[in-house]
Amino acid sequence: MMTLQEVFWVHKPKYITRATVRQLDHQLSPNKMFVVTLLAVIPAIINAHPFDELHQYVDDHVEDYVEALRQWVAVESDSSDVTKRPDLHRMMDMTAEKLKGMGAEVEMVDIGTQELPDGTTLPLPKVVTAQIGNDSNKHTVCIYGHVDVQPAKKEDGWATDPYNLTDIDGNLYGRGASDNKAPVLAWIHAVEAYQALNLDLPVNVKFIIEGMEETGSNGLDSMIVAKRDTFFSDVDYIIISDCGWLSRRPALTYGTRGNCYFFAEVEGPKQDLHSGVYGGTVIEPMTDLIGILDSLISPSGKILVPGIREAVAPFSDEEWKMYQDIEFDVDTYKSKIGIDQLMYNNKVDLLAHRWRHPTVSIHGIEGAFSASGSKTVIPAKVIGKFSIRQVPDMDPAMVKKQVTDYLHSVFTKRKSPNKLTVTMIIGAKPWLADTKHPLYEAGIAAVKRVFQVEPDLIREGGTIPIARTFQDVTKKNIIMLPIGGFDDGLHSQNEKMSRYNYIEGTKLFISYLHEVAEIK
Ligand SMILES: NCC(=O)N[C@@H](Cc1c[nH]cn1)C(=O)O
Ligand SMILES: [Zn+2]
Ligand SMILES: [Zn+2]
Repeated sequence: MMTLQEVFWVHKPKYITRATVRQLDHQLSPNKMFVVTLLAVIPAIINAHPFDELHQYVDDHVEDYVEALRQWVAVESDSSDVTKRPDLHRMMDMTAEKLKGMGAEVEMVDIGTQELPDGTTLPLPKVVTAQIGNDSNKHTVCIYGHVDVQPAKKEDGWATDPYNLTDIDGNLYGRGASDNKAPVLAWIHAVEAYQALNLDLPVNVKFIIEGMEETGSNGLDSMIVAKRDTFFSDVDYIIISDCGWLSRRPALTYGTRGNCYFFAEVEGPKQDLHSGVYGGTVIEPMTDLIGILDSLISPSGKILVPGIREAVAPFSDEEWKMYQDIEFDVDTYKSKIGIDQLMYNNKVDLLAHRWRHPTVSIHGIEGAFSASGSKTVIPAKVIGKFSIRQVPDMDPAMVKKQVTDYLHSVFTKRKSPNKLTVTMIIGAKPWLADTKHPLYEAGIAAVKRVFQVEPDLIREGGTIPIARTFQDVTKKNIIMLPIGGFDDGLHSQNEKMSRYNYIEGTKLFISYLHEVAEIK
């Protein structure tokens, strides 16, 4: 008859924790009914949930995790505002310290400088890389995330101070809470839980955390190319948790759109003019700009730039069927964003236009009068900012040419004396994964264990600029494993992360590390 310790090793130790066996062994060995009891407990041990201890550890540390998020959200790490660059550097330092605190081998990688529109340069935030574990018998995963945020001001319409994490009804409100500070922390806490319980990490874990994602991941592409044969040489899989679920059902994400972001500058008189004194005599830059912006897209959403729609990969029957099976309620979607009428009324069309068709969005006009009140100015120079989300098989280089040529041709027809300059400042490609890859099977298993449901397989309308670079340069397989809620309000007022998603998401990551270790 085997001892219980021997049973432990024979029956796949990965399914049961060492501590559980030690405890049972201690309790049972003096018992004369040892054999009978042993036979009775074997099925229970083998079927025991392997992560109870880890999950309990997470549940016991919820307030610590919320406090960690509070400290990170308090840093205004807005990568688009150069005046906030010291905060962004501080955020990267805090990230590095947190990883060092758990014994990781941390490096802060200098990725150079950023050139500003006025020709001056500014240091980019360093990229934090870290490594925990170096066992050649284990798989190595690399977790990517970002700790920069979109701009936010209370006066934009936030109900609370965006940089003071505020807990209301189980939701943690703050800029960057969901995008992407809580998910990065959740990964760190998942690894910490294994360490705290003295459990062997199932895989080696690397981190790559950047501070410029929200402005297009400046400088990161070249760092990845430079580190392809060093940092990435032993990486097997890349995991990204910078997206959200589509509904209350957990999801795995297998595609993102890319983004081409344009500045269209129209320059006229040498200074702003009084519209009463000069109006009617000068051809106004703003009128020109509005005219060319209006030529980009029809009221029903048809992109008017020649060649763009023709490049889009056809929507297959298989995709149509997949979309049909996804949990998504059109009315909930409408009510969440506060509108009665959408461009499309049915689920499949809506999802398709959200994920796998390009779209034009007009974001703002620099130099335009935008304050409250009624200034009667003719702005001398205005810069229209718009972007076109990219899908397979669009190519940013081609889109740049198509848009630039088209806007110039529209502008020429206006016979304006003003000067138009079109610049593409971001050209991020879309990313698409193979959902048949074992990384996705592992994701399904981990979701089932933590949430007791099958995840939806979804795409993301937003962009993670570096995803495609990871794929093209490192040739590694990537999975996106979101924990953000469908209603987190990314980039918007009142962004939040629910306690539920943050905490259960941490458990999901714990399970996922285990599932990845099982990939043959
Ligand atoms: N959470 C991902 C995200 O919000 N990404 C940004 C990145 C971007 C794209 N173009 C400029 N920034 C997004 O807007 O999708
Ligand atoms: Zn993000
Ligand atoms: Zn974002």
